[in-house]
This record gives sequence, C-alpha cells and structure tokens, in this order.
Amino acid sequence: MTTDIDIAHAKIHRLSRLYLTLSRCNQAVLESASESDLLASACQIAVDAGELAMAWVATIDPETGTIRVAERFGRGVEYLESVQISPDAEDPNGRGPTGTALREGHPVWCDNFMRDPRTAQWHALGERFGWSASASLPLTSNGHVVGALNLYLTQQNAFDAATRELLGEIAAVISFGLGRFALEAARQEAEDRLRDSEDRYRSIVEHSRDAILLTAPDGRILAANPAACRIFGCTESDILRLGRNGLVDTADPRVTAAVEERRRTGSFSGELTMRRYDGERFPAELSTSVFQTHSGEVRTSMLIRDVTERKRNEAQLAYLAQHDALTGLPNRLLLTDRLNLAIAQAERDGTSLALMFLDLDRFKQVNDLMGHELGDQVLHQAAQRLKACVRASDTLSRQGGDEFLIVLPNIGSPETAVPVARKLLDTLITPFSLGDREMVLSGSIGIACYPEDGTDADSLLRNADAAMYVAKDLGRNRYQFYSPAMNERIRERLMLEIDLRRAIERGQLFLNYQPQFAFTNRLVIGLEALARWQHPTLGLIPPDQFIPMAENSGLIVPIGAWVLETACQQQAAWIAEGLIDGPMAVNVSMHQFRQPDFIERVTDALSRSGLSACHLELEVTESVFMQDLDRVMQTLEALRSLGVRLSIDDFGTGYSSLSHLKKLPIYRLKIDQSFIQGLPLDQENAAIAGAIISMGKRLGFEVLAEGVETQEQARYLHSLECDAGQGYLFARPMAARECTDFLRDGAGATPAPS
Ligand SMILES: Nc1nc2c(ncn2[C@@H]2O[C@@H]3COP(=O)(O)O[C@H]4[C@@H](O)[C@H](n5cnc6c(=O)[nH]c(N)nc65)O[C@@H]4COP(=O)(O)O[C@H]3[C@H]2O)c(=O)[nH]1
Repeated sequence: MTTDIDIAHAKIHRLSRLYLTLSRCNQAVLESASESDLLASACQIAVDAGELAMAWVATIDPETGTIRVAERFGRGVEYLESVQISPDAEDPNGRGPTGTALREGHPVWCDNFMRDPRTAQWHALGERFGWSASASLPLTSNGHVVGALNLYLTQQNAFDAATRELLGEIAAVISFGLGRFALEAARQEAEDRLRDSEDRYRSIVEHSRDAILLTAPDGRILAANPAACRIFGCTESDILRLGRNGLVDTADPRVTAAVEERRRTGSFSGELTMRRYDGERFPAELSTSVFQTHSGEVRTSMLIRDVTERKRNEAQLAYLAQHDALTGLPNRLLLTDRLNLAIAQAERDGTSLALMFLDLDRFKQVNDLMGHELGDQVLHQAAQRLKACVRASDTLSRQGGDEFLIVLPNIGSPETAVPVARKLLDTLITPFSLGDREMVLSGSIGIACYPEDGTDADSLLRNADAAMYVAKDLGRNRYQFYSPAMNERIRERLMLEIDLRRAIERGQLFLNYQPQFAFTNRLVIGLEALARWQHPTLGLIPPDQFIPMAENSGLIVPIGAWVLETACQQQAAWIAEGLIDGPMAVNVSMHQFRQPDFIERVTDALSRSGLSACHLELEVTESVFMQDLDRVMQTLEALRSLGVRLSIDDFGTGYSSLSHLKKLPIYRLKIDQSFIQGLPLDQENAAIAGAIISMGKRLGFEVLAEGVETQEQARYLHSLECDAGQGYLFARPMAARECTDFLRDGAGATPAPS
C-alpha cells in the first residue's frame, strides 16, 4: 500500500532527478557543439538523469513548415520512425500534445496518457511501452517556437506544480541553448555574407581592366587597384604618392570644366588627358563620383579607362575612310571636303583656286601589259613623285584608277597653276624603274579655276575633267585649261563614238592597201590592209583617230573582224587574178588578239574567202607579248600551224624582251617608221635601225622598214641588208580599185637606188 510518505519520497526523488536533469542540460548547453548535439544530449539526459521512459524533440522545418523528429532517446523510440504529426489543427495528427504545444506555444500536460482523449491515437503505443503520462514543452529560439520537447513517464499524475516548473525550466534552458546556436548561425551567416560580398567587390576591383582609385577631397589617393598600376606604369605606393594632380595632365584645358562639374553635380564623366608615371600622356575616359562613407567622410571614386588603343583604331579608321589604300593619298571624300573649304576661303578672301584633273596616259595598257601588281607599283611611285611637286597646303588625291586630283588653294591667278602643271608632267615623264624593267609614262592634266570655271565643287570637278579629256585628245602629256567650248568638243567625241558603232553596218568603213617591196629587186612582195572611215558629214577620218576610240570602246573586235574578212576576200581575188603572190598583212589589236575565239575567226575568214593561210600575215605589236606569255604562245603556235605568217609591227617602240623574242614563232619584224626618219644622217636612228636589222637577221627574222620616203633611206636600209620596205617612196596606201591598177601596171616600177 502506497503511503503518503512513499508519495512524498517519490516526489522528492522525481524533483531531485529533475534538478539533476536541469543541471546536466545547463552543462550540455555549454558543451554542445551544435543544435542537434544539444537536442540529442537533452533527450538522453531526460531519460538517464530524469528517469523518464522516453524523450524526443520535434522541430518545425523552416522551409516546409512540416514537423519532423529531430532527436529521440528511451524506450519506444521506434514508434517515432513512422509517427506523423501535423502543425495543422484541422488534422487529427495535429491535435495531439506535440501539435498543440507547437502551434499554441504552451506546454501540454497529459497526467493520464491512456485516458486522455488528446492522445487517443497513441493509446495502443502507450499500452505497449507503459506510458502513463506525457508532457510536450515548446522549445523556442529567440522568441519563436521552433520545436517541442516530448517526455513520457511511467507514473500517472506526476505533473504537480513544482515538476511543471522544473520541466519548464529545463525547456527554457534548452531554448536558451537553441537561441545561442541560432544567433551564432546568424552571426556566422552574416559574416559569410560580408566576406562573400567583400570578395565579390575585391574581385571586381582587382580584375577590372580599368583603373579604380579612391580619393580624398584634398586630392590624396587612398587606394588604387592593380589595373591602375598597369595603366600608370608604377606601384600602388607611387600612385598614392603622386596624388590626383600627379595623374591628370593639368595642361588639358578640359580639366577645369571637369573639376567644376564634379563640384557642382558630385560626379563627372568624360574624356581627359592623363599622365603615366614616366610622363607619357594618354587619352582616358573618366567617371568620378563623390560619396560619403559610413563614418561620414567624403570620398571620390574614379574609374579611369585608357582609350589609347581605341583612339588609335578610330584614327586609323578615319584615315582609311579618307585616304587611298594604295598610295596613302587623300581620297575623293577628303578631296571634296578640302575643295569645299578652299572654295569657301577663296570666296571670303576674294582669291582664286585651281583644280587639276590628272590622268595617266595609256595606263590601262600598262596594267594590261605588265599586270596589276606592277601597275600598282607604278601608281605608287607616280603618287610619290606628284606629291613632291606640290606644297603641303595643296591637296593631291587619288580618285581610284589612274586619276589624280590636285587642289591649289589661294592662287593669285590661273597662270600660277602653269608651273605646277609643268612640274607634274615633267616628273611623270622621267622613266620609272620596276625591278629590272624601265617604263615611260606621261600624264594629261585638265585645269579648272575658281571662280571663272565654276563656283562649286561639282562644276569645277566636271570642267577639270572635260579639260583633261581634251588634253588627251590633243596628244597627251600636256595640260589644258578649261574653256566652255570643251564641253561641245567632248559631246562631239561621244557622237563620233556613236557614229562609229554604226559605221560597219552603214558601209562607211573601207580598206586601203599599201604595197610592200623587196629592197633587192624592188618588186611587190605583199600588201598591208589599212582601215579608213568615210564619215557622212565629217569626211575621211584617219585610223589614228578612230582606232584608239574603237579600242577603248571594244568596237575594235567587230571592226577588226570586218577588216580581216574584207582583206582576205580582196587578197584572194587579186591572187586569183594573178596580180600578186605575196601575203596580205592585217593589223590585229591586242584586244582582238586576246579574244578567245580569235583563231576561229581567222580560220573562218580564210575558209570563206578561199585564201590560203600562207597568204595572210597578221601584224601584232610588241605589247601583245608582255603579259600572259604562255597563252600568247599558244595562240601564236596555233596560227603558225595554220600556216599564217606573223609579224611584229612598230618594232622598237615597245619593250620586248629579246629572250622572249627568239622563242616567238615570228617571221618578220617591222621597224617603226620613227626610226627610219632622217636616215642615214640621224645617227641615233641609224644606230637603232642598224641594231634591229642585224639582231633580227641573226634571230632568223625577215626585217621590213616602215615609212620609207626617200631614196637615201632605201639605199641605206638596203646596205644594212634590210629585206623589205614600205612607204610613200614606193607607194601610198590606195583604195582597192587603185591598187588593182597599180598591181596590173606592173608593181615594182619604183626607181632603183642609184
Ligand atoms: N609618214 C609616213 N607614213 C606612212 C608611210 N607609208 C605608210 N605610212 C603610214 O604608216 C602607217 C602604217 O601602219 P601601221 O604602222 O600598222 O599603223 C596603223 C595601225 O596601227 C592602225 N591601223 C590601221 N588600220 C588598222 C586596222 O584595220 N586594225 C588595227 N588594229 N589598226 C589599224 O592605224 C595606224 C595608222 O594607219 P595609217 O594612218 O593608215 O598609217 C599607215 C600608213 O599610211 C610613209 O612613207 N610615211
């Protein structure tokens, strides 16, 4: 029988175990390394020291709000594996002591576990484990309920006031411990966050490619990042020593405005010149802003970007946009700009200016003959020479191709341009050397002056161009001032070109034939076909005038085909009549020769006319051999295998390489008439003619002299063993009918040299 004394003893015993529990929990709070450590110890202490059946701690998952078993100790903990407790009051699993304590934040005492309706769901377990009473004590952390300490006892009605107080204190001690851990965790987290943020800022500052400086209002620099050291070329302490004024180029006039803006608005961003440690100045983009530190000090942050490279690229781009890549001269864009400026200045000052349009003569031919690479070299050299002829205040520009424009600003009168034009022409005429080759060039210049020939850039350009066109027309290598009549002349030229297009179909072209003679017996050995144009209103137009026009416009191909066809027909007819037995020479222009179907055209002309190939001679100029020799050789070989004869016309005026010459399937050289003039007295011509004849003969070629006008020339050439001659001395070029008579009358009736 249980007596009051027994009850009192039991109570004292329980209380003393609970005091022990409290004391151990205090100890655990001090010794635990973590929250779970503390909770695990608390459960174990409650069971061991408090002599309870079982203890466990429920905590609320802060993320999901669900309740989980954090720690447990004692008899029956296995049931906790599958226990389900909800924080929700509507859920039957949430209406038990733990759910209620957690939700309502006060202890829930069950003095008779097995009878208490709140524990109805767990009576079977109570039965099994011998639980007679239970307590659920909320655990808090810094004022918030974070869990519940659940204790199970084997005796009923154990929760008297003193016990409740003691258990409350135990929960309070554990709560204190939890609060400490939470605070510690929060502090740690704050520290981590601070460190992270510091790391982030440091890495931004340290890895920035721009200089970042922190300065004080008195201009002292307090900190500088590694980029600042790299940009200014010194150490951080050097930068600190230099201070703000040591880094900015105070001579930059923009500095005052920048300082003023920063003072007024608290920030500045713009461009300034800065100085490196070694004194070198460089362009920089600056962005500064003034701010206050936490302790109230005024500071300025400066972000400095070195824009040297960007400026250099920009300048390079601007330069390229305004200059010609090949020669480095200003291009049309820059020239137009300068021309407009010069016009404005001339207008203001009442002065004149001259605009020159310079075009290199026959440069297309140079390009075709020598290839674009050498052509570019010529242009480059020409540009350098022209540049040396003008003043720094003049603008020389290349417009592309072989065209140059020169602005002479502020000249007294148009005549002032004359010596400059002469100088430009003279410098071009000096031979150009290209490796082991030399070449002679010339230019034609058109000059238009402000205000006489135009008061705006467009009309000056147009008129200088027209004047240049006329300079070319008048024989090239000359300058020509603009006059209003020129436009008319150019119009006429264009009309003439249009007329030429129709000349073939309208039957306005015809051929003249000039016989060629052997020096030995003065007999006709062949004929040359020479084209003529009978214009309906302008009369007879010489080939020197329309052949270049045809070459420039591409008309030379149909014209050349017509000449070939007609000459073959005519020769076939004369041969059939027995009037001649030699070849008919036909001039072939380079353009025509390079046509892919040239061989076909020759074969067609021969077969249509019935002329045998050996009665056709094709005259090409040296220029044909100067480019793409392999292809030229193929064409020449194909012609030779047809049986057609080939000769080089105007020999001596080009730049044939002798080594090439000996390989060519050529049968005749025609010495240009300019070397025949003045023979035999003209010593220079005598030497050249002599050299060509002896070289030609030695290489196995026949040699024919063109433009033989006098007996002296004929005699001299004969004495040099020149094979044949052609010229007014023997016969002029004649129309077909006249030539027929000539041949019938017994060609070769020219007086023999005495
Ligand atoms: N001063 C002088 N000149 C003489 C004498 N004997 C002949 N001539 C001229 O010299 C030129 C010889 O022709 P070329 O050198 O082939 O020079 C030709 C040739 O290069 C070109 N040409 C003429 N017809 C044709 C053609 O059908 N096709 C091509 N591609 N060019 C042609 O036009 C050039 C000039 O032809 P033309 O005016 O007919 O001029 C001809 C002829 O009339 C003389 O004793 N003294």
